[in-house]
Amino acid sequence: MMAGAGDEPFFEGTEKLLEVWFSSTIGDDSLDLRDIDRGHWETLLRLVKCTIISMSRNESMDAYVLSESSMFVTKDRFILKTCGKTTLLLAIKPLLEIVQKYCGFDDVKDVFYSRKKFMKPDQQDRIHRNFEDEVLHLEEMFETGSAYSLGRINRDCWYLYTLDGEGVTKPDQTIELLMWDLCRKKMEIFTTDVSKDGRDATKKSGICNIIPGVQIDDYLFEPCGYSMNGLLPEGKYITIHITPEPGYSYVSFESNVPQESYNELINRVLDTFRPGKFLLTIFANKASIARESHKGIEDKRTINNYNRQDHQTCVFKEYHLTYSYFTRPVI
Ligand SMILES: C[S@+](CC[C@H](N)C(=O)[O-])C[C@H]1O[C@@H](n2cnc3c(N)ncnc32)[C@H](O)[C@@H]1O
Repeated sequence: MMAGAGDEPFFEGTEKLLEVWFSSTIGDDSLDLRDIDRGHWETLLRLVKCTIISMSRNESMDAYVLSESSMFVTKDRFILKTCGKTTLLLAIKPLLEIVQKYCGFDDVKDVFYSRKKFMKPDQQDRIHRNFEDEVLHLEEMFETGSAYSLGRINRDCWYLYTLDGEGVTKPDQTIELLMWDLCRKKMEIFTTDVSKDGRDATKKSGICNIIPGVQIDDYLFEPCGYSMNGLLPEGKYITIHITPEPGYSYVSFESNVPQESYNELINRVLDTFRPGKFLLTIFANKASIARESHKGIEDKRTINNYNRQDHQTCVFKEYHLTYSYFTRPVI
């Protein structure tokens, strides 16, 4: 599992992230993605080449820790985040079929497919090796989407595909911090040499203090690696995935908690993991209390001891998107 295609051990922590919002053209409010049997999700995940390790739920969401990252199912929103050599895009067609057949939603309100540039794209399955091919695949399924690249295409950059229509109008926001070149000492916590299980690693690392009060489902891989889902009321979540191996260490933090400013949360995440580099994205739509949060980032040439290398903003119909890339000076 941990070996790459060559002799060098390698694991691609960088995730592919898919978020799909469903709706009913006849306005049927009784429909709920959580009514779909687990067996159908398992069939879908087999195509993606990952499996369910653990499941947790609250009144508004079912959350799954996967062998390669996470899946979240709420009433009308489906999120699948997978790393390694998984083939996430192969899930989209069956997802649309399963949802229509076993749940009844007959329309897709919005789609977000995003990922950072892979560390080793050549080790990916053919359909994921480059973004242009991923977009061709998405265009086979959706009639009106647009694809974007933010950041430096000759260095680290981030790709997004989203639909052109009106999209989600109820409050919605997502913050992601994608971090690499992480502090070795911190990363040792996410090995079975140092921590006895997921819970122990969550406590030792301070992950439990990033957003207090979350219902945590955590998992420590053998001999190393860590994944957690944290649930909050009203469909809010956090999810953290860690590849601690030196040489290709990678951590992702994602959450949809609404905040007017994300500055404190960003500082807490950076303190917890101490990356050498990180990429920040914040989506917030017009109805979200986070809609002005980009202003708190815009003026920041530095965060903690990190220097900003790139900053871009995009204004879509409903959403405002901030992209920022920071590095720590090498001492
Ligand atoms: C699934 S976890 C978290 C992945 C996540 N996308 C990240 O941010 O890196 C991946 C880490 O667990 C380790 N690992 C150990 N056993 C694994 C397994 N059976 N499947 C996937 N990863 C495993 C990998 O080497 C890697 O360090």
